[in-house]
Amino acid sequence: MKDTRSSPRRPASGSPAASPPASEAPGLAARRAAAEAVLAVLETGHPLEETLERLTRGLEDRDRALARMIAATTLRRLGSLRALLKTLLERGIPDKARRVEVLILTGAAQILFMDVPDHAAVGTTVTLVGEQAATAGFKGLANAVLRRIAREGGAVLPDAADQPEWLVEGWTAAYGPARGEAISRALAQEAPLDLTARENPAALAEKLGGRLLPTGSIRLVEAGNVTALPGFAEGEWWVQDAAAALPARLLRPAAGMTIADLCAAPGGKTAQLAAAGARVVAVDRSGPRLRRLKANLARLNLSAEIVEADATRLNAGPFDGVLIDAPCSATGTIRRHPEVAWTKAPGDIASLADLQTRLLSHAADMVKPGGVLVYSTCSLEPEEGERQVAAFLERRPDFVRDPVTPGEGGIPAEWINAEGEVRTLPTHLPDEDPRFAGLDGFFAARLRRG
Ligand SMILES: C[S@@+](CC[C@H](N)C(=O)[O-])C[C@H]1O[C@@H](n2cnc3c(N)ncnc32)[C@H](O)[C@@H]1O
Repeated sequence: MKDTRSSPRRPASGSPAASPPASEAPGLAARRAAAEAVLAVLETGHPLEETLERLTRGLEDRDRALARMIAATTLRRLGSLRALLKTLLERGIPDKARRVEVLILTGAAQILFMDVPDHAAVGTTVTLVGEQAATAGFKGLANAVLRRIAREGGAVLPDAADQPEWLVEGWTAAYGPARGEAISRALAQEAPLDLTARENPAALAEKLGGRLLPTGSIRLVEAGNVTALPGFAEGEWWVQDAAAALPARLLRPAAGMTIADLCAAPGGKTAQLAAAGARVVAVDRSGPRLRRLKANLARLNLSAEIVEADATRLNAGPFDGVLIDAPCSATGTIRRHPEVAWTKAPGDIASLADLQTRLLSHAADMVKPGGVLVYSTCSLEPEEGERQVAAFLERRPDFVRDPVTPGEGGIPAEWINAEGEVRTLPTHLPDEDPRFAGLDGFFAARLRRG
């Protein structure tokens, strides 16, 4: 029942993690950082990676990895861990002791889902509960709860979803009860590492000992430090989920085409378009994210014209192709970013859908007659995908769908809906070995201007 994957971090307002005192128990600083990261993510809504980066500064690589694993596992399984605490603690934990609750959750995550000795998980958690005067009074409680979890193992886990109810209900409504539940379960698994090759994916798969997927992505598991993998420094590949690699391919990029990538940073899709020989105008409104795009393209020895602008106001084109990889709730990426499930609220979907509508309406005018518009999101929510495109086609009769056909670019029929749009789910690409299974949830539609 132990799940050997994960990630972590801490509060926006907190101070940076200090190096642990020499006398501290091994792994204590990592566990402290993990709990602080979970607490911070839940309180501030900031991304886990960023929070962890700050909270694990000064720790050794091994401790950073442990902190990441504990925090990510806790967030990935938060629904069932919270349900478990509820069954074990009739009176709950007072609000003023949120830190205690999070520490117990991180301890439980280690016991139930990680390859950590139970005594280490219990001992370090109790030490962390005891180290602040405000929480020290809960040491006995933490000890009793975690010992019981260690004694009873996975059998204590209630049958509860790992994501908030409103999200699971939405997936059930959109995809049916059985699939909605399967999506929820699949999202609680850690994702494999997928790469896109600058050229010759088959050769790269062989070089890295990875699996070549039908769509041309290369899948690895337990890759460790990605920057140490062969070909990273030489710019032979970049990290990109197999589903995220599909939208750019729908444009059929080739030399001689000019394509605008309107929400481009950090540049995964820009790199695909440029590697295919297209002239690319990469637009994003975020300067810092464009700096990452620039660095990524430099490593890959690829080029694009970079424009910092709000794509809802930009005057440019017309282009042979326009890609809108729109900002979205990112619920399709919960396997990789487990905090997304807990930092988004229903109102976020409505406001993102409004921005997506404006992006689509404005971008449409940048497409040449006869040119192609690809709209994509890494969201499982139909409001950000299917419904967005249906409403756009109502407003713009000069556009029609250019349906994706099964087999195109290796895309199986199961990933294409009745309208010829790509709809991938975390339940797709099943595998006997769960470490190789799944895809990010993505939506992509190809539209042609008449
Ligand atoms: C889903 S991410 C894009 C990922 C990117 N296409 C890739 O493959 O690496 C969405 C991007 O849209 C950008 N964005 C959000 N609103 C925008 C706007 N109004 N104009 C331009 N870019 C915007 C964000 O800064 C973010 O970088």
